[in-house]
Amino acid sequence: MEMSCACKGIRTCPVCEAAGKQPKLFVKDTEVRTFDYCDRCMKAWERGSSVHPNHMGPGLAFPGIFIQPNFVSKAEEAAFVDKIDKTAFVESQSGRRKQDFGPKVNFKKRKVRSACFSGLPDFSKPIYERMKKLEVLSDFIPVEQCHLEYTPERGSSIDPHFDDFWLWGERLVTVNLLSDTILYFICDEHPGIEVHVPMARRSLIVVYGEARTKWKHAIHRSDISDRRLAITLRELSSEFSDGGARSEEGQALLDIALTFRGYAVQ
Ligand SMILES: O=C(O)CCC(=O)C(=O)O
Ligand SMILES: [Fe+2]
Repeated sequence: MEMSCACKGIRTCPVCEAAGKQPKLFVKDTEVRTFDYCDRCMKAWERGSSVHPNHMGPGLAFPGIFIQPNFVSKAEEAAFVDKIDKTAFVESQSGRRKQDFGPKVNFKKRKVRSACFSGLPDFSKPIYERMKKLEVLSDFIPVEQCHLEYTPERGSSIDPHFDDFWLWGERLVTVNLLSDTILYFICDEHPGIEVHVPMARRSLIVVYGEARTKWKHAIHRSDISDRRLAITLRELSSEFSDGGARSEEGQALLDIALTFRGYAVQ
C-alpha cells in the first residue's frame, strides 16, 4: 500500500522524509536540559533528581498542570477505543491521524461554522459527567472533542505550539489511551529547557494557567512507543462565553456539543 502523509510547511514524518523532505533542524546553542515535572510539588526538577522527595537544586515552578491517574478503567478504555475505531481517521501532520467533533474554524478569518457539527460523541457523556466531579473542571463545558492517533510506525509527533487563544478557553483536557507518553513544554523565557510531564495510560491531564499561556507544548517522536489515542476536549474562550461579544454564537455551539449525538466532521 502506498503511504501518504498530510505534512505541510516545516512539518515532516517518516513518509515524507523517505521521499526526500528534510526534517527541520533545530539549531541549538546550548544542550537541552530536561526538567521532570513532579506532581507532588507542582515543580519541575533537573533530570537526575526528580524522585520525590529527593529533589536537588532550586527546581522550576511549573503551575498549570493537573493529573488524574486512572481516570478511565481498562474496560472503559477498551470500549472507547472500540468506538473510536468505528469512525474513519483523517491524516494529519507529523504522522498523526485525527477525528474531530466540533465546529469548522477558520482561525485566520476568525470564522466559526457550525453547519457540519452534530455534537460530541455519545461515549463522552460519562467522561464529561466524571470530569465535572474534579474541582479543576467543575465548571468546564466542552465545545469540541478531538481524537489524535500516534503510532511509532508513522513516527507520529506534535511540534511545539500554543492552542488557539481566541476561540478556545484556558483549560485543555486530555484523556490518554493505549500507551504512556510525555508531553513536553518549552518557553522563550527559559531557553534550552524542556519540562517533561508524564501522561500515563488512562490518565487525564488538564493544562491551564502558565503551562497553557507561557509554555508551548509538544510530543517527541521518540516518546511514542506504541499506538496512542488522545481524546482532547476544549472549552470556549471568554469572548464566546456569557458576557462576551460573541456569546450567542458560543451558546449555539454548546447546544449542539452537549447533545452527545455527534459524528466526526470530515
Ligand atoms: O496528543 C496530545 O496529547 C496533545 C495534542 C495537542 O497538543 C493538540 O491537539 O493541540
Ligand atoms: Fe495542543
